Amino acid sequence: MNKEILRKQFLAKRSKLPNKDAEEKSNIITNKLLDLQIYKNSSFIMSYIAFRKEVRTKKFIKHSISNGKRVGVPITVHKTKELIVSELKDFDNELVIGYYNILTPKSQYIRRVSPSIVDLVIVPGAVFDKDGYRIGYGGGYYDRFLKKLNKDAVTIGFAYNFQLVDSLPRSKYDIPVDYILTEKQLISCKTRNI
Ligand SMILES: Nc1nc2c(c(=O)[nH]1)N(C=O)[C@@H](CNc1ccc(C(=O)N[C@@H](CCC(=O)O)C(=O)O)cc1)CN2
Ligand SMILES: Nc1ncnc2c1ncn2[C@@H]1O[C@H](COP(=O)(O)OP(=O)(O)OP(=O)(O)O)[C@@H](O)[C@H]1O
Repeated sequence: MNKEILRKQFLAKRSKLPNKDAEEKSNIITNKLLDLQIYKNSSFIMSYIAFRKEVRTKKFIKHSISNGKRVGVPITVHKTKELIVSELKDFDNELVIGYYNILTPKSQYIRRVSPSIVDLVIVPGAVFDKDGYRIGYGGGYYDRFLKKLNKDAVTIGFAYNFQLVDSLPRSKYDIPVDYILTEKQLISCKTRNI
């Protein structure tokens, strides 16, 4: 099946998830993340800000900032399809609705940092396979971004368990995530690739 059909199919499936389930599953995923050694060891985390029915990230972002971690959020550069990392210090006061209806930093709160300081990235997606390959919204934003990371940065895809499949079509730009975290399991993708 091609990427476009899979993207549509999984976004449609996810859009049917009741808010209550999205919240419950997101809470489980958040708690699992906070328990991971990788999370505990991280000092600068880049996370998407959830919209629509994506796995929610607001709680863990706020928790992380309150507990002394640095957090960056993506700013989309529409023209080049690139992501800029902007450090967020106050979730409730520094964001405004931006492109695609996703919360983004207000201009006076844009604090650009280099992708090289990021040590953990939380990656969104419509569907993931067990080797960590993903299909997102189709902009190629994350594929362009992930290659700029420091080589020991860790990437974790956030998904509901129903967004997992055995294998997805791959193209030359695709960069798999290291782990996938769902409400049911933590998948280590690298060990599967050996
Ligand atoms: N929460 C969140 N933030 C994110 C992403 C994401 O997937 N989730 N992105 C991940 O890359 C980037 C934004 N990419 C996006 C690209 C397209 C659409 C979107 O709504 N597309 C329309 C179709 C638009 C068109 O074809 O012109 C749609 O799906 O209805 C949303 C986000 C950066 N920030
Ligand atoms: N590093 C790159 N350099 C140039 N083009 C790229 C790169 N990464 C992806 N692309 C192109 O961007 C387009 C969208 O890619 P793809 O379908 O993989 O997006 P996606 O992973 O679903 O989206 P996103 O990363 O925004 O969630 C494709 O045409 C792809 O060839």
